[in-house]
Amino acid sequence: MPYITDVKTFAALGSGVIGSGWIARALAHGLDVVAWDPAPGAEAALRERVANAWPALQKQGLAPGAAQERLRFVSTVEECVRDADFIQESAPERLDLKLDLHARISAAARPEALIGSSTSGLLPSEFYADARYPGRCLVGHPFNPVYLLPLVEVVGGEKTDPEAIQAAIAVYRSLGMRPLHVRKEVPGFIADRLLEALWREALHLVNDGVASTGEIDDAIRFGAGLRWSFMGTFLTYTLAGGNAGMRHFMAQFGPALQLPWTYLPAPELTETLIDRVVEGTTGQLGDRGIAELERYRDDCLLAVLEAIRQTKAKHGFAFAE
Ligand SMILES: NC(=O)C1=CN([C@@H]2O[C@H](COP(=O)(O)OP(=O)(O)OC[C@H]3O[C@@H](n4cnc5c(N)ncnc54)[C@H](O)[C@@H]3O)[C@@H](O)[C@H]2O)C=CC1
Ligand SMILES: C[N+](C)(C)CC(=O)CC(=O)[O-]
Repeated sequence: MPYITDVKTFAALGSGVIGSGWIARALAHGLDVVAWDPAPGAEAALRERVANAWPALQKQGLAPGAAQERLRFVSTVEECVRDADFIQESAPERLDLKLDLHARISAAARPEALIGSSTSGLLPSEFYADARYPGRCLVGHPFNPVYLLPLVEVVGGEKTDPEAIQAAIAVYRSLGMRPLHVRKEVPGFIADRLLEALWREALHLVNDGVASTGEIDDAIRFGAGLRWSFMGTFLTYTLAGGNAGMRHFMAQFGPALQLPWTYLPAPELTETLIDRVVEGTTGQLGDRGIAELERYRDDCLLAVLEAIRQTKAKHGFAFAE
């Protein structure tokens, strides 16, 4: 099946945090975007979110013809996907909802249009079970903010055509992203397995009264967080082994994996723990609103991305390496 990779019209279903991020990215790349979301007031909220993202996208550089006005909001799933070249679903993370929605999307869409889901970790074999032409159905799991962060995990289900995976990788690349093909369909894929492990330990630290939410965030952003933006854990730890590299690192720190530094089961989300996390993060927000902090985050990300791009180039690396 020749899947469409020369995308001119991008359809987005669900326009919350992630859907609006996809829409902003697609608009910035000069595409026409058709969006649908069933919530009352969704169109106004979406246009506000896109406008808040636009200054960062302008700084990064817009494609010729890119404009917020090329977004059209429609009132049915069918109208949204009928003429689309590529479809991205970003509806709530519920298996039953995604199952129904994909039956409708795939019945109305052109058979050669690829369908991606933003799910953070549900299995495509399950929620595409009732899809028509399931060979073109896959996961494209992005990271928030979708319009700036390059990573997208691409995951196929049992019925996904390998050609569709390659076609989706080409489309995501054309949107300026760095696709990572997750070759085995597992819950949580790769990145969220890692993020959830960190998040679980952070919640234990709050629950046990070891640290506040702000202190835990400081422990990340002034340390490992800085090096993670250009070097992952495996290469970082290879350097931590000195000239003897990873073998020495394993010999020295491997035994620590048996020490009780980690709590594998997730803590119970009691009201007390939820309150402690919400109060902690409310204190961290201070007087600043979410939209203001999103602009601050976007400026920081742009600065980091540009610094990494320039430094990699100086050392002979391409940005995507
Ligand atoms: N928030 C995050 O950090 C990330 C979320 N994701 C994934 O993206 C998807 C969407 O998550 P968010 O944008 O965070 O949620 P959200 O709650 O911000 O947005 C979900 C949107 O879907 C709409 N919606 C409700 N019923 C719907 C339906 N039947 N069909 C289409 N849309 C419907 C809601 O009105 C809402 O606007 C989920 O699958 C989630 O796992 C992926 C990466 C990161
Ligand atoms: C919390 N989350 C599981 C929805 C996070 C993601 O899926 C990726 C991200 O942006 O952190």
